Amino acid sequence: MATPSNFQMKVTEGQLGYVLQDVPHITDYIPNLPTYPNPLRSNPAYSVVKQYFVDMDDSVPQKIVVHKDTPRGVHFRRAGPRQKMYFTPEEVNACIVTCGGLCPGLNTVIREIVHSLDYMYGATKVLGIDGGYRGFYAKNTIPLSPKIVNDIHKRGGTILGTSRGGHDTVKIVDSIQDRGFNQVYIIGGDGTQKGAAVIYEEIRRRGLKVAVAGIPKTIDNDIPVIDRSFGFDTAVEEAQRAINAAHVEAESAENGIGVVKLMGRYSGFIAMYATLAS
Ligand SMILES: Nc1ncnc2c1ncn2[C@@H]1O[C@H](COP(=O)(O)OP(=O)(O)OP(=O)(O)O)[C@@H](O)[C@H]1O
Ligand SMILES: O=P(O)(O)OC[C@H]1O[C@](O)(CO)[C@@H](O)[C@@H]1O
Repeated sequence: MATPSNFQMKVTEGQLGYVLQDVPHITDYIPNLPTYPNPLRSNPAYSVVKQYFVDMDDSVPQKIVVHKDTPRGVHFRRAGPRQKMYFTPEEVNACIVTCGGLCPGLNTVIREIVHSLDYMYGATKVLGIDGGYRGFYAKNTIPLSPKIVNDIHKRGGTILGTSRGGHDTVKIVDSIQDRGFNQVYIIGGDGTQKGAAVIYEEIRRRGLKVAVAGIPKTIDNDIPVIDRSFGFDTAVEEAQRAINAAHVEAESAENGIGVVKLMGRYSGFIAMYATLAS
């Protein structure tokens, strides 16, 4: 479970101190890959929306406030739908895995991936990996279709199951190769994303046409460059209920004090938002 020795950050430098800390991409090792127009371009529901597609060169600054004379600083590649695609809908054979601790919204993310692939892109082959990374080689897969996932956002947890440990890169990529998966959606925290990075490196080493997409999961909302991480709002709502209950107890006793311990070991967003709101 280590970062691969040949792992190198993909950094591009531009004018005026512009630095792009980029994500690895399939075209880094398969150049001249054929592209296809995104089917959403001819879908009236999307094509009428101005600037629906994200430009290839769009990036998001790490720090919004800069001074006139300071370098433009670190940027990250902007996520979102592109005009060009690297897979035809018929070719897509996708899988989804959830790893690490639970977070509200995991089932919603699974549902959105399945619905988007099918309803928006016409890609119907999607399987779930049972029980986190080790499920790739130790368990069966779970069929996923729009009908199967239709109501899962109303349930807690993850319908795919999750786990810690069990990351064996070679076995995982063997399973991806054997099953013919070419899109791998990996939902999880920082450990999971480190795991996704080594999976990508092994896929790259084997020269496979497989896209790896990491979807960050953190209930703590501690990713500064995104507006809000999924599950955070639910955590704040639940935390308010605990604070309100503790408040009632504390008020009713002489010199009563209520103590509520909330999640967020290194970041106090849940504590701050819940306290302000209660
Ligand atoms: N450096 C690493 N290389 C490869 N795999 C890793 C690495 N770190 C963690 N993993 C794998 O990622 C999975 C999830 O990791 P972990 O238990 O650390 O949770 P997490 O993704 O950080 O989520 P949470 O924030 O809920 O703890 C585990 O299966 C673990 O084996
Ligand atoms: O169960 P443990 O080890 O205390 O971990 C809880 C920690 O995990 C998180 O829930 C998620 O990162 C933190 O907010 C929290 O402090």
